[in-house]
Amino acid sequence: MSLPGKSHERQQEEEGDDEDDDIMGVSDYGDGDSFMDGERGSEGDDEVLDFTDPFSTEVKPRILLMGLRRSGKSSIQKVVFHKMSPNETLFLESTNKICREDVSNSSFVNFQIWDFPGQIDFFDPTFDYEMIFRGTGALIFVIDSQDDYMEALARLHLTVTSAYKVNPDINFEVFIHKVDGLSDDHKIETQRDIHQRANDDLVDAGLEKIHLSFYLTSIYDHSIFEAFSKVVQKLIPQLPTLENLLNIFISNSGIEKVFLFDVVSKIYIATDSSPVDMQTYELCCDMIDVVIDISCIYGLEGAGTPYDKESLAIIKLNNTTVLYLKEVTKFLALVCFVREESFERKGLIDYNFHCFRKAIQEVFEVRVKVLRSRKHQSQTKKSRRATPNGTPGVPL
Ligand SMILES: Nc1nc2c(ncn2[C@@H]2O[C@H](COP(=O)(O)OP(=O)(O)OP(=O)(O)O)[C@@H](O)[C@H]2O)c(=O)[nH]1
Repeated sequence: MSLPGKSHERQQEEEGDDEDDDIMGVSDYGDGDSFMDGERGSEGDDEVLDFTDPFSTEVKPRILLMGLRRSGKSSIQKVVFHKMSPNETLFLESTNKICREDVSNSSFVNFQIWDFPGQIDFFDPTFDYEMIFRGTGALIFVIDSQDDYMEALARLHLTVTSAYKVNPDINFEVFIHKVDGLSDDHKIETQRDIHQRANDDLVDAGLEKIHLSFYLTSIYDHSIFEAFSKVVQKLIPQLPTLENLLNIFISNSGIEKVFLFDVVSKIYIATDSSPVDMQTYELCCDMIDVVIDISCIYGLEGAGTPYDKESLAIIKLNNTTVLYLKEVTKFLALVCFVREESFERKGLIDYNFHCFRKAIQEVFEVRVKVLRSRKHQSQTKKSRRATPNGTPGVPL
């Protein structure tokens, strides 16, 4: 396995010139040696997509996490975003007031956790729920499946209907949580029952157009990461384009399966269109853990970060499969499943990866440009507005 330190390959890449690159197919590739190890290069540092740019908050999905007391909200947040081990969540203290926490500094995923104890009143004038729901993309409501869920269902109904009135575009996601304590039959029965009751309540209120999505989750396996991945994916407007790019990338490189990961959370924000197998996903998560852990222990120099643009790793499994991880942006990594014989053409994969990386930056840049021009337009409009004495304002 290559450690995620400064690689010779990367230096070669930076020297390359690559203005008119297109993804190459196996048939285009010739004898397989001429472009070994990405000699065709990659873009310079200044072109690397910077998600810390103020405009880029617009490409990040914003999510609220709500639910009754002790349903598992803080645990979900700690396990998914702070690498806390599930057993440690047993010692988390309960939150007594509304508690808001932003998870946005080190990840592609930008969301707020709202810990709502059961007694909070949506009709309380001091509680500005309109402000909360207006800028929200998804609302995750966590229900403890090991507890009596009737009160949770009533709270879900109130939350969803209040949110929908303010912002009908919110995606409503229900996590039927702590299912590790249920048998397989019981899981399905609980999901069916919750689904039925929640939708009946909406029909009774004449709000059948509200769509609720349900997920069975637990912090003791990867189901919480998978569910979060699906929630986040729905909020990424560029998803069809990303999927398309990944499809082109794998079909031209002889790759079996590929995931685009948010490294900090291990949420996959896109994959190719072949079905996702849970074990494959788990292996990718484990690989990211290994890379970050090894990098933290042995790879850090000075004030460096465990994941940077030189990060890459190759792990050969004993079943003729190779796992290949490469950095895409500050927050995102690509993890590929490649057969050993296809990995012999690593140069092709690297070259196509470079094209993919460039395309992905262009996809996000388009949105940033649109947002910039909108902001510029609204500023110009404001400055052109008539002044109090009736004369038109002079644009600055
Ligand atoms: N078995 C099981 N227990 C879980 C799971 N997720 C959380 N828990 C446990 O549920 C308890 C409550 O979790 P918290 O994360 O504190 O719940 P919360 O919703 O943040 O609670 P408040 O802060 O009171 O609103 C803890 O003891 C967790 O260990 C899960 O997936 N399975």
